[in-house]
Amino acid sequence: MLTTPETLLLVGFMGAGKTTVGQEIARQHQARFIDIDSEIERRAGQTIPEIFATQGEAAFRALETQVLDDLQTFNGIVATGGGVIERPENRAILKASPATVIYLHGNLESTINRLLSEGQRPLLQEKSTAEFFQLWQLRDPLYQSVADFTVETVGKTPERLAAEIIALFSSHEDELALLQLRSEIDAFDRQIFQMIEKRMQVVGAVAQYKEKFGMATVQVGRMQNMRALLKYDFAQSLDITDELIDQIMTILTTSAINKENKQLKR
Ligand SMILES: Nc1ncnc2c1ncn2[C@@H]1O[C@H](COP(=O)(O)OP(=O)(O)OP(=O)(O)O)[C@@H](O)[C@H]1O
Ligand SMILES: O=C(O)C1=C[C@@H](O)[C@@H](O)[C@H](O)C1
Ligand SMILES: [Mg+2]
Repeated sequence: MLTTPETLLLVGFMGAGKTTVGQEIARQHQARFIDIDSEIERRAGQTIPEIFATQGEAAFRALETQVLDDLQTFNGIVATGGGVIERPENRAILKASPATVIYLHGNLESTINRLLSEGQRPLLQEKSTAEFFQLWQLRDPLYQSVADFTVETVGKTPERLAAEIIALFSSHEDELALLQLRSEIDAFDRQIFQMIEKRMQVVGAVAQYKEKFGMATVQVGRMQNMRALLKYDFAQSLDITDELIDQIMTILTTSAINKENKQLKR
C-alpha cells in the first residue's frame, strides 16, 4: 500500500493544472496547499512577470530553487512551477526528496489554449509556437525522470484528477501500475468523446448545407466511401479491423443522421 505522503509534489508543464489540481486535492483531502510560484512572489514582493522584467529569468530560477528546497518537508500538497525541472540541482532535489512526485501530463494543444486565455506566463509571451513546442519536448522526459507517477490530464476536470490522485494512496503496490495505465485509457476515452462532440458540430454545419441545397440526409455512396477509405488506411493494423471500423462507423453515422434529421425536422 502506498501511504499518504507527508508531501505531495506536482510537476508538469505550465498550464498542466498543477496549481488548480493541487488546490483541489487539498480541498478533497483536507490537506494544506502551497504553490511555489506564489511563494516566490510573496518572498520577492513582486509578481512573476515583474521578477522576469526587473531581475531576469536567472534571478527567478535562483529563488525557485531556494523555495523548492525549503518545501521538501512541507506537510501537504506543493504545486511547482512549470520550469522547475530545467535546473539539474532542482532535479536532484526532486529525485532525493521524501515527497511523492506526480507528473501531470497533458498535450500541447490544450495547454496553449488554457494559457492563452490567462496570459500570465512570461515565457508564453516571448516564445514562438515552435519554440514553445521545443520547450515541451525538452521538458517532457525530465518530468518523467523525477516522477513517481504520471497522471494523464487531457479532457479530465480538476475534480476528477484530484480524486484519481487521492485514489493512488489507498491502492496496493501491485495495483498502482494498473491505475497508471487506466489513467491513460480514461484520458484517451475523454479525447475520443471530445472529438465526437467536435464531429457533431461539423455534422450540424453539413445539415445546414443539405437544407440550403435540398439534399437528402442520407448519402449512401458517401457513407460507403468513408468506410472503404478507413479500411484501406488501417489495413495493416491488427487492432483496427474492418469489423471494428464497420461497428464504430455505424454508431457515428447513425448518430449523425439522427442529429441532421432532428435539426432539419425531417
Ligand atoms: N483539468 C483541467 N481542465 C480544464 N482547465 C484546467 C484544468 N486544469 C487547469 N485548468 C485551467 O488551466 C489554466 C492553468 O492552470 P494552472 O494555473 O493550474 O496550471 P499550472 O500547471 O499551475 O501552470 P504553471 O506552471 O504556469 O503554474 C487555469 O485557467 C485553470 O483553470
Ligand atoms: O514553465 C516555466 O518556465 C514557468 C512556469 C510558471 O509556473 C512560472 O514559474 C514561470 O512563469 C515560468
Ligand atoms: Mg501554477
